[in-house]
Amino acid sequence: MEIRPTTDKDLDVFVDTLHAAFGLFPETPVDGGGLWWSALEMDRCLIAVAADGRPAGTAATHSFELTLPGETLVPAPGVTAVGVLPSHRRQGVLSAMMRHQLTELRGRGEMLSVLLASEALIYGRFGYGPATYTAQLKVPRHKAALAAPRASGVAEGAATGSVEVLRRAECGEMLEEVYDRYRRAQPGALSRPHRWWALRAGQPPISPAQRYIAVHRGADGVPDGYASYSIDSGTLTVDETIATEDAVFTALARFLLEHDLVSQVVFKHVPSDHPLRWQFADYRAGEVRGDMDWLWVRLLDVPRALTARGWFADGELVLDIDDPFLGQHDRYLLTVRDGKADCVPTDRDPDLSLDVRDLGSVYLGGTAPSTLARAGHIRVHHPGAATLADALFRTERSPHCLHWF
Ligand SMILES: CC(=O)SCCNC(=O)CCNC(=O)[C@H](O)C(C)(C)COP(=O)(O)OP(=O)(O)OC[C@H]1O[C@@H](n2cnc3c(N)ncnc32)[C@H](O)[C@@H]1OP(=O)(O)O
Repeated sequence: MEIRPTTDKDLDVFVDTLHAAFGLFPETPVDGGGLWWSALEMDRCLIAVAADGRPAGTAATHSFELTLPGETLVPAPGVTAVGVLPSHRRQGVLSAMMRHQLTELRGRGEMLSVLLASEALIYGRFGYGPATYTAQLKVPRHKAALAAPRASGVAEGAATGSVEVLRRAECGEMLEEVYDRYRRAQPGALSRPHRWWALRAGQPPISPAQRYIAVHRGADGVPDGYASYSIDSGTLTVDETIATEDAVFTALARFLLEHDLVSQVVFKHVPSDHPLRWQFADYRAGEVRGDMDWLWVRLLDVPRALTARGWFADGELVLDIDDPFLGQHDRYLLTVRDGKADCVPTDRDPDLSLDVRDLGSVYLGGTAPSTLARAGHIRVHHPGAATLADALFRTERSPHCLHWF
């Protein structure tokens, strides 16, 4: 099995092989919009070639930026378009592509990579762990009244803003600009490169699908949030609510929840601990459904990754980290002071022993180390180590990613 990089000339064979792996037929573009694969970067794609010279598998990465806790932005190759022909499965083709890809990414100096998994059983063995989660919030309109904030001095919603409804086609570059401001402050969020918007490659509201867009503007008239939605049979479905501040999210949610001729509103992508649930007068108004993993993280350079993110409590931890797929075993002393970490090799006795996939899961603060210790995946060497690890890895807000790729 040979794994080779692709060139621009390989787009058709790459797309055909990938679709055959999923048992699908490539669609044709509609309404001038690109299909999702038009955003592929052909110098970041791989084809696995079988002994008979025919393509057997595909894999690729997109060039994204990931927002870490502490609002640090780092390059994050987003692994995508992974597929192996049904005739060639379970013969190690994916394993060979993953080895090739991870070695190449590491050789290029990447500190981590990310992906969305089609099945949760596939990627743990390659060192990826689920790191952000997303859910749907279903709200029957008759229960949707919001309570006034109880803290004194907190204004109700974005008091001085306005909401206007546009059609997707009328939005120009506004969605791209607002999304970009939002993602820089949201841990776990990915950039959406300009080519995605320009090609209209992706899911709504990037894609050419028809949508209404509720645009929120601040008192100065500058857009600071939007919600992309459609209505069908009395259900208003929100693809995404992008807000640069909590009060803007509240104002958009209020607007959507007050829509006429709608019996329920489904917010498709929210963290399951989103404050909106606490804003309903009736705590049971928001029903969380489809709570699932979204972004999976794989650390490739542990010291660089740990020192890149921001930290919100001081302390010291010795982490003993096993990376069986890449054949590495390292022990590091992580020292956090005043929001910054130092991470150096050490011989000291470990506080925690863990697999690199579990480090990926706790890295963005979306999974508590104590949860993985209780599940039997992280070994805690003395009482108090899990509590300290929880305090160190915790972040002010849950990481969340809603970009699909
Ligand atoms: C980021 C993304 O693009 S997600 C999209 C992933 N692609 C798909 O879901 C498309 C449909 N599926 C496929 O194309 C293939 O089945 C793949 C890519 C998931 C797996 O490819 P394969 O070449 O069969 O994997 P490979 O032979 O290297 O398997 C490696 C190991 O993973 C296991 N494995 C692979 N796929 C799965 C799975 N879907 N569920 C459970 N175990 C799996 C294998 O059993 C094997 O285990 P072993 O080492 O203990 O024997």
